[in-house]
Amino acid sequence: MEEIRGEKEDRNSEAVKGGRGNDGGIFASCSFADLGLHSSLCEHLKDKMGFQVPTQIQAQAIPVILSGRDVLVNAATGTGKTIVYLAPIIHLLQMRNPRVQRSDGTLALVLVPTRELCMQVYEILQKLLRRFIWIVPGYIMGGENRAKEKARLRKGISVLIATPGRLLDHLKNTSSFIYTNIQWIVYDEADRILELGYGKAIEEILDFLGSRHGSTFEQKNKMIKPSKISKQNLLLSATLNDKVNHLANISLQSPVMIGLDDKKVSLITRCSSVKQLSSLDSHSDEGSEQLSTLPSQSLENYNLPAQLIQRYLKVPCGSRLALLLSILKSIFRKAGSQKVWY
Ligand SMILES: Nc1ncnc2c1ncn2[C@@H]1O[C@H](COP(=O)(O)OP(=O)(O)OP(=O)(O)O)[C@@H](O)[C@H]1O
Repeated sequence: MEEIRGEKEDRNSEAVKGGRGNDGGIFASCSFADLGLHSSLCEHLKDKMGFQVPTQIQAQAIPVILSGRDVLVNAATGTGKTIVYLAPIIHLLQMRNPRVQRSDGTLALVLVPTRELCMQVYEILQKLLRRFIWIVPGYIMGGENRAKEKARLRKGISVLIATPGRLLDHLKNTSSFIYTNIQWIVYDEADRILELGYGKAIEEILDFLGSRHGSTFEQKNKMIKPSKISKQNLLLSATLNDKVNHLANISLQSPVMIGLDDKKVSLITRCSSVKQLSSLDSHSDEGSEQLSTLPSQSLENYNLPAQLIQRYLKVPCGSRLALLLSILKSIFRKAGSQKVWY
């Protein structure tokens, strides 16, 4: 695990230091304080963690998250996504009056795909919380001792990092786990969470937490009383695909999209404007009949050209290339002078 973490840390530092970014630079020309973060947190980021200025993605996302909106962040790995969500959550938690107490249970939940990322996020969280010692960090993840995790959950963990399977286990079996006060749900590396086959677990977690939009779970499961606290949901993903889009649709409400170029906005628009037949669980493709909509500020002014005709076909993975070639061939045969642009 150490080795993997070390590798990742090197790769990340290189990306941040290397100054990669859409406009040629990864750092923003403002300070953390300009983003609205508490002065003590800004000092800590600068003096103790060595972060002089925010990265571009941090500068774009942090003010939006502080405003309380749901957010979908699309950014490559190593662009500083962990601070994107941890800094505003800590800012908002430390402002609470009366102060956060362990007896409040979990207030912020961060879902991650792997043990390695779980530990990596936990370490950053621990560092960030050094000045706010009344906010308790913690983690639960597959492969760890359940009894010890239960004891930690009983005492109260304010900001909890979790892998989906183990979280679901505790939601079902740990009665002393107070999750009804959760106010933030973060999906870090959502694409990897879904790639690793946690789609079904995530849907169950959303139902447990009463966070799935349009859920009928409450009626079906009268025993579970989800909290009425309104939640802020933050989804971060390096790649966008139908499954990530489906998760965004069932978990985010009127999200602000950050880090999406026009091409990706159009992908989201396209995915959202067709009847969404895929569910998060790859085995249940025939599942949801819910019409997907992903309203967003950035999409409001986006119109598809009137002459554009969109059709889609469900094709087994292995036949995709052959089918694409045969469609292209038939288009060229019908209209010899026409060109197809991608
Ligand atoms: N504002 C900043 N200034 C300097 N370094 C930063 C800043 N923000 C984050 N970093 C560093 O950049 C590296 C990448 O950050 P982080 O792990 O949050 O990125 P990420 O986008 O979440 O990457 P991944 O998706 O691989 O987890 C880390 O080593 C982190 O300490």
